Amino acid sequence: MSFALEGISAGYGRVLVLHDVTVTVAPGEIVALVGPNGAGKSTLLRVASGMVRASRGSVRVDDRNLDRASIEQIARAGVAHVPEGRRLFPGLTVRDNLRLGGWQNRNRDLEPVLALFPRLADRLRQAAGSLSGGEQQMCAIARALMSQPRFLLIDELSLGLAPVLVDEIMARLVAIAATGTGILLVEQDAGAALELAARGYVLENGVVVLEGPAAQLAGDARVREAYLGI
Ligand SMILES: Nc1ncnc2c1ncn2[C@@H]1O[C@H](COP(=O)(O)OP(=O)(O)OP(=O)(O)O)[C@@H](O)[C@H]1O
Repeated sequence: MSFALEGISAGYGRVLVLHDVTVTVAPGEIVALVGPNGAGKSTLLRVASGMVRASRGSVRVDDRNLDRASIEQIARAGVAHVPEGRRLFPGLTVRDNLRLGGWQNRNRDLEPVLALFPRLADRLRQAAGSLSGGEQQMCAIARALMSQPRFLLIDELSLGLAPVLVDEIMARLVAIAATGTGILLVEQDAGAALELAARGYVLENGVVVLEGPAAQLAGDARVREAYLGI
């Protein structure tokens, strides 16, 4: 039982960005996807959630093939995407943003996500656009969790956030994974991502150039030089 992107080639128009990329996530596993700007990390997450259609390869949850599935069908199969930039509805309250996350599965119970992110509990009536960057990221993750996903895709969690908040949110990811939800984490901060994850992939120019246990990747001379600044 897992979430699998297998042999994915995809791009925009005639420009191919991903070339035969295979990435898997098991239930409860945190997997890091690192690599330079423009490598295709966000594109892979868009393929995973159905926003971009692969020209080759398959997207599967367990043994269910989702190649031709719509964004809604993929969401219903248990995959939730926290996109880069968070994409909250800034004019709506935190409560309404969270409720929208639970709209498809009719989940109105905010308690589990508020227990995970207590800061949001004090801000339910505040417009999401008025939250701090870190709180917005918490709200975006909480909104995705309202769909009770089995697999969570998170793009650039740490972008623009103070390190202390990144630590706080990353600690919550461990708690989320402990409930059985698999997490695919795209992250500029390769060091933090590889510290958190069990496994990782390095994507360069749309190709997986390295993969393996996160500790092994973090110790790899090439990764240390290119991504960890060591
Ligand atoms: N909507 C789009 N239309 C056309 N080309 C795009 C689009 N989005 C991304 N690209 C191109 O696809 C390539 C991969 O971009 P992508 O955002 O997936 O990379 P990334 O690894 O996530 O990098 P970053 O961290 O900078 O977002 C880049 O060359 C980018 O210019």
